[in-house]
Amino acid sequence: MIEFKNVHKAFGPKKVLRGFSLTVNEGETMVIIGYSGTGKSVAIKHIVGLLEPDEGEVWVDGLRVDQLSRKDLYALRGNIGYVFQFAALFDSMTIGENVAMGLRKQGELTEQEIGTRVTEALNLVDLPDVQNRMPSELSGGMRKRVGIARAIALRPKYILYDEPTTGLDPVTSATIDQLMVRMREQLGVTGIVITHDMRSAYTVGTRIAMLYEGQVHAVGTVDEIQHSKDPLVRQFVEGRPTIDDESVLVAGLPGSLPPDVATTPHR
Ligand SMILES: Nc1ncnc2c1ncn2[C@@H]1O[C@H](COP(=O)(O)OP(=O)(O)OP(=O)(O)O)[C@@H](O)[C@H]1O
Repeated sequence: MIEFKNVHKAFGPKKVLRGFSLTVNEGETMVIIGYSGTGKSVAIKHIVGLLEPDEGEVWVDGLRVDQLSRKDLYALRGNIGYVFQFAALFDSMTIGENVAMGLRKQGELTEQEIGTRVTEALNLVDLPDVQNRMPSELSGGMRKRVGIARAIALRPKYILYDEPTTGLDPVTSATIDQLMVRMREQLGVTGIVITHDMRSAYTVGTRIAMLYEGQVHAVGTVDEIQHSKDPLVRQFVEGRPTIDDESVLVAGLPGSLPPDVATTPHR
């Protein structure tokens, strides 16, 4: 179980998290949605100790992350796969070497065992034949799948996905969604997914949390969020602009007319 308790985090004067509390139960996939720059990535970085809270607590499996020794933090990270926003593969290494990297760092397996894990992980993401290829030879969608293979090669209990489908075409996105569902259903992995893609959120999420102004504004099952009457949630999930719709009709492009014209209702 992952728990954020009243977490505050600021960078200089910029207060990003302002009392962020959220519980992610074992076996579920929690999707975190919210406007760009609201602190979704900042929140999940606390889980692996890449950031420390200014105030509040982050717990993983009964361990308070910011109070762990370096050794215990590394052990905890071994249980958590992190799929970064931009696949982040090393261009000078083959795909096989990229996937093996975390396992080699752990230093617990023989080269033969690592080879088996790499093959297994690449099979799970439906990329059985790319081990000896270089990242530059793969499409964006394939690279994302390699990023996921690298995470699952460690057989983690948790996987954190930061915008796994951003920049992909709808069909490739759907493949990544299926993969995330498969991770939960077949491997029992607990997941946190940050996404802007509501279709993906509805497909992979068991619950959805909306982050707004540094706090969880709403959290619920997919059905509850989809049918929420909360105006902020509705606006976000429907992708409506923040300025009123009528002024968009008048102005064409927001901000292209003087404010007095742009806000004049068009009747
Ligand atoms: N290490 C850092 N130092 C300073 N500011 C940071 C740092 N990390 C994040 N921020 C700031 O914190 C805010 C939240 O960033 P974050 O990446 O968490 O947003 P996000 O909700 O994930 O956005 P997006 O959906 O665009 O990825 C941003 O204003 C960002 O510039």
